[in-house]
Amino acid sequence: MDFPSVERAVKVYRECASAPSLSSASLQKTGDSVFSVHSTWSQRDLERECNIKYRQTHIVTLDSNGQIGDVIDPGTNTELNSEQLVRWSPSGKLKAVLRKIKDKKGDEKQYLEVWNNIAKIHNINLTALDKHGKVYEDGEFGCLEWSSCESQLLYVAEKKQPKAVSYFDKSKEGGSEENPETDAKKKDPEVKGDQFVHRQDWGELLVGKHSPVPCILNLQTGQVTIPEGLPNDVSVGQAIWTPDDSGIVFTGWENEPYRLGLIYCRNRRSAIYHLDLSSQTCNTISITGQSVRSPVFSPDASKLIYIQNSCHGPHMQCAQLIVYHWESKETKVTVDIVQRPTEGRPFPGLYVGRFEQQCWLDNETILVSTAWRSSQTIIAINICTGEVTRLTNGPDFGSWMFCDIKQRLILACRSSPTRSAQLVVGVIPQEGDISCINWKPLHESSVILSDVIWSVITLKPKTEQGSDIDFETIILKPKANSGSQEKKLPLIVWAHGGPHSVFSTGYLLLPGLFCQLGFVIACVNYRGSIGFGQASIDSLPGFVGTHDVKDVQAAAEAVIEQGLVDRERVAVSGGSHGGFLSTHMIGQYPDFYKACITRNPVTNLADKLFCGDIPDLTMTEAGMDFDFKIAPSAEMYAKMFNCSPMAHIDKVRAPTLLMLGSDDLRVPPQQGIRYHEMLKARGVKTRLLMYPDNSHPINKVDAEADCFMNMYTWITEHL
Ligand SMILES: CSCC[C@H](NC=O)C(=O)N[C@@H](Cc1ccccc1)C(=O)O
Repeated sequence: MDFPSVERAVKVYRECASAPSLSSASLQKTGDSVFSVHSTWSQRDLERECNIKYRQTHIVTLDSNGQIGDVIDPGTNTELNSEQLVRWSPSGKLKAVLRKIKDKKGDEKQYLEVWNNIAKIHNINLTALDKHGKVYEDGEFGCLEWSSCESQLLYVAEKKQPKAVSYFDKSKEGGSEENPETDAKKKDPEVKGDQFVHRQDWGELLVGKHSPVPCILNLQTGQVTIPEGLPNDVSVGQAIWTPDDSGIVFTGWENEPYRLGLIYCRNRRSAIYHLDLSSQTCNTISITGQSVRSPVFSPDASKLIYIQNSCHGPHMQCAQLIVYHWESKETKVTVDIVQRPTEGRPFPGLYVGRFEQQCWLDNETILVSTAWRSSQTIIAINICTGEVTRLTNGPDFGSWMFCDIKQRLILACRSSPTRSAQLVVGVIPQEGDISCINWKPLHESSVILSDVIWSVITLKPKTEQGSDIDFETIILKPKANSGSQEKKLPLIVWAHGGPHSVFSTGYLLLPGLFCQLGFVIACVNYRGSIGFGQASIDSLPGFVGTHDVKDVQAAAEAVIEQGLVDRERVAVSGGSHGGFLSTHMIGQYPDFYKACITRNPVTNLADKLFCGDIPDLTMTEAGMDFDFKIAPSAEMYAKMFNCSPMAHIDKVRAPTLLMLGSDDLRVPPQQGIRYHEMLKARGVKTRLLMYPDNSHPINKVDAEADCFMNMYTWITEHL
């Protein structure tokens, strides 16, 4: 087949990859019926080979009926690459900024700034204060919270460790027992012999993050204090003030017996804590033996909500919404786990990482984004009754993300497989059906794939365990050919990673790109994906390599049966567990798939048990209960090997491209390297790309672009 040229592929990549992705968006009330929308975006810059960050501001007015009036785009884009965290104060009059700057010597310094509407009024060099290590800005632990009196800022940073010195450091000699007064002059304690103690961190994408502690900056004094009374062996994150500023509430993850990788793993043993700053007493609010996260107070400070799910089993699960009554300490599960949604009760349960801090419509209703089958959806939850109302379900935009709410003005971001992110505002009706929202865009999507059409099909597995659980596939087709019979198109079958994650009907860069270049794309949400009920998730562990493989194959055959695809030109793609699946497909269906492209694939679970930062996922997905002592038997190794792609290596014929991140701690590169070598030793065409300074996602701008071009040339060469 004559595929579009490499030059065309480069052009299409430049266009589609230029779509900015939303990092954050907030509403500030700036007048009686005037609101400003501040949004920060991340955009690939292929020339500078980096992701640039910039801020946009829009003005939204409400008319006399409280409906959206004008939307004004003053066209103010400001690049802001040094900002790490930004938080507006409760009054909206002040803005706190955590900034990372390199000094003249090239050393990184972190500053906490406070701006009013005229200028910077506080500027604290946190690094120079030397009270703690790096401030955390990540999505797991990070936080930056104003006290209600707007005189203090709360954040988390690496705990300061005693300086480790050598027993043979001459500059330390003489100041010991003979001259104790010399020691007394030392400001910080020093420890001899600890220079090379292994300090385990929280793994992939959290390297060097070992022991975060809460830190309080007093803006009047410019001093930072680390509160006393913290629980031992707990990593602190997501800290917030109690409504009267008398204490802090935070999520604490257990460090012992050892840490397991935290990112993408919402099953780490943790608790919600309340530390009273004056008495320095710390109490746990949540029940023990769970995985909890994202504490948020109600506007009237009467209730605290947080998310809870089991700390055993799958890494992503259907969660519970817990309400804790602050005065009575009564705890209630207000939204429970959903095993099997039904036509009558379609709500599939809660699949949420963190609440937005401003998620309250009123003291009884919160707004949340959650996976709802193959769509990301905004729902309203009545936390007294547990009633769930779906606020977004339009046919044009597949996926929505809740951003902020002020009074009844809601700010959201929506996209689809053919439209990049678009900020919208709407007013939630005071009476009647709150889902009747008249959404108004603040701007147009920057990328619209007008020659692509998308749809979602539902599939039912063949008769087997878990066969009462359906699954979905998102299909992208070139518009020019849709429905036409004369020209059969090549197909790429895509499997997501996790395995407990999901393809959402939001902007999908790579599928959209390949569809623009003439491919039909099938993004398979196989059984075990989140958003379909807990029973679907639980149906996969112990059946990886069979159920997920059969679902991917069923999806591929269903698309072929639609008549648009040339069944002799089918490729398979996927990363991580999606790579596990794509290498399984070419092993189990060696004549069906004519090419394979995979990123950081899991190829041998047995090998993986003792490498990588989450050995528990390996055991869980192989159908075994994880134990920190991990005492594998020969039978366990056999079971893990037999459900792995490596068990099918002798059957593989498909030319296979592997793309590996040299710094990947989640799926170590050896998994891909060994598979590549096994193919070479069997004369199967294969190519391995190793991207230095890239981790599990391989998302550095230059590496990502190079991956795409190599994927394109590999597939077009072999289909
Ligand atoms: C033993 S590693 C298993 C694969 C890995 N699972 C968790 O990290 C994986 O598939 N990673 C996904 C990322 C992801 C995982 C879960 C939820 C969302 C995303 C990948 O890299 O695609």
